[in-house]
Amino acid sequence: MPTFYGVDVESRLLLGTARYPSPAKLSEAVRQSETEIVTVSLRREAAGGRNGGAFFEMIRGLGVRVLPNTAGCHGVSEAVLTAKMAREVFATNWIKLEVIGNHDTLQPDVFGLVEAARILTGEGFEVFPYTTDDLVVAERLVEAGCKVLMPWCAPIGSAAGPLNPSALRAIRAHFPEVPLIVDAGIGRPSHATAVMEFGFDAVLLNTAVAGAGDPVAMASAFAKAIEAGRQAYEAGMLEPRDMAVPSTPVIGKAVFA
Ligand SMILES: CC(=O)[C@@H](O)[C@H](O)COP(=O)(O)O
Repeated sequence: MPTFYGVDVESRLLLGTARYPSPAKLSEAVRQSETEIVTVSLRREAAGGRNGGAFFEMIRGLGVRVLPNTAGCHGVSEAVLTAKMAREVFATNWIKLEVIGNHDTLQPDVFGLVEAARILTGEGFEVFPYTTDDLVVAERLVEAGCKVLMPWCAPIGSAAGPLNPSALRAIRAHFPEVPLIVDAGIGRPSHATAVMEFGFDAVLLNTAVAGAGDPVAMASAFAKAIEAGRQAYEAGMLEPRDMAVPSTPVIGKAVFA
């Protein structure tokens, strides 16, 4: 059972709430996924004259824990301000911290991320930083007070799956005690299974479910895939070998005259 900032959860799937075809599909996808944590963008939902209030009310009604996020923030002060708004709207110290550094790749500005993480942890926030798979940046984030890390496996919305498995495995090996959530870039249930087999504690995804032909069925497929990956990790998998190993015993060979 993973623990994030002292909160135990059963489900290892965290779900985004953007881009669903309808609020009804979103609610049903959340239910089918059995997730206990959803992430909500303060900026996206309150921007452009949209009625953020009604959306936030609907999210509160889902009966799951909310992890507000700073998606769409491109600078430290904007991210910090958005985090403070989120704390008021959702009455939580949790914040998924995004400081975007590039419009095309939506990759994190890791320098700004570390700075914003330091400011926010200093103000009592419990920060879930959306970061790259860079080990040194991960170390800096832990030094800045982050007790959970969220490395990407590919750019947001790309559905590309784990692009750099060895970097993800290295982060896992380097931080055995830090809860690690793969965030962004998962496209298929098999991608989620793969990163869970690396030993990650959980997966956060949005586009692969919201953009699926049937988001509700896909939410359920992801829940099963994540559980299977974790079960396999805990069961102890074989390492791949170059040479064959007979899978049937050779004792008592048949003798052909
Ligand atoms: C919803 C959210 O927080 C996204 O910014 C997140 O990073 C998920 O990425 P995908 O949409 O690629 O799953």
